[in-house]
Amino acid sequence: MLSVSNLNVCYGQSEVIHDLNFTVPKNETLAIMGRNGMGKTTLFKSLIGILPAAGGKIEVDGVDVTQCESYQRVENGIAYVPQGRMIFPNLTVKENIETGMEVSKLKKIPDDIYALFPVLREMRNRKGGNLSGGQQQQLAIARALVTNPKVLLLDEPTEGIQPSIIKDIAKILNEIKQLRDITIIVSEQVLSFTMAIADRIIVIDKGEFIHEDMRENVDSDQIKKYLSV
Ligand SMILES: Nc1ncnc2c1ncn2[C@@H]1O[C@H](COP(=O)(O)OP(=O)(O)OP(=O)(O)O)[C@@H](O)[C@H]1O
Repeated sequence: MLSVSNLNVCYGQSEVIHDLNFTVPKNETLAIMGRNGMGKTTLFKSLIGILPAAGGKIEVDGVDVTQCESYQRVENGIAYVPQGRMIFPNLTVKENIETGMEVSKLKKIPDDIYALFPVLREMRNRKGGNLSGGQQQQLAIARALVTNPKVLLLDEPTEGIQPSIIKDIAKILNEIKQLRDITIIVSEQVLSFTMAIADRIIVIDKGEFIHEDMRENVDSDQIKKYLSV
């Protein structure tokens, strides 16, 4: 479970995230949706500790991680799949996954990871840089999962990925939710994708939450309006 209270995040004097409050329980997938520049990446970077909080509190299962470095947040159960995936292009697929295993002390890539991502088993000796965008996204998710997270953050996982592969990513995220006791939070602009995975959708606008709905109550036209310029 992730709990965020009164979170503020700034770049210098400029406050970009304003007093956000939200809680995401175990076994829930939350989508935070918003147009470019509305603060999604800034929020995610502050959750994983790349950017400091200017105020407020971030808790994982009741543990306050607000002052922790990123690696300590990973140890406390937060995993992060950054926008643009940021895999290591010169390491093999296997080596990329292994970079996530130090925290969980796993000796060997677990079979359930390759069961979720069969293409990564096939390509385990290829350089990460030679994979397609969709395969790199799968690799970034696998690398995050081997840390055994309680909370999985994915920043715009569909960006730059073709529609047929977006469906595969949705399927994988739904499988992960079924297989593990986990909280999943995605930032997104693609509504069809969030409708396929999310239990709840929140809209962020200029660093504030302006709308929230459980998936079954979502009015797609209204959300699309928020997402259009
Ligand atoms: N390094 C920075 N220094 C100053 N301002 C920044 C910096 N990075 C982002 N911003 C500003 O913070 C605001 C939120 O940006 P952010 O990247 O978090 O938005 P986003 O919703 O993730 O958008 P995108 O979908 O384009 O990634 C924007 O006004 C942006 O210009």
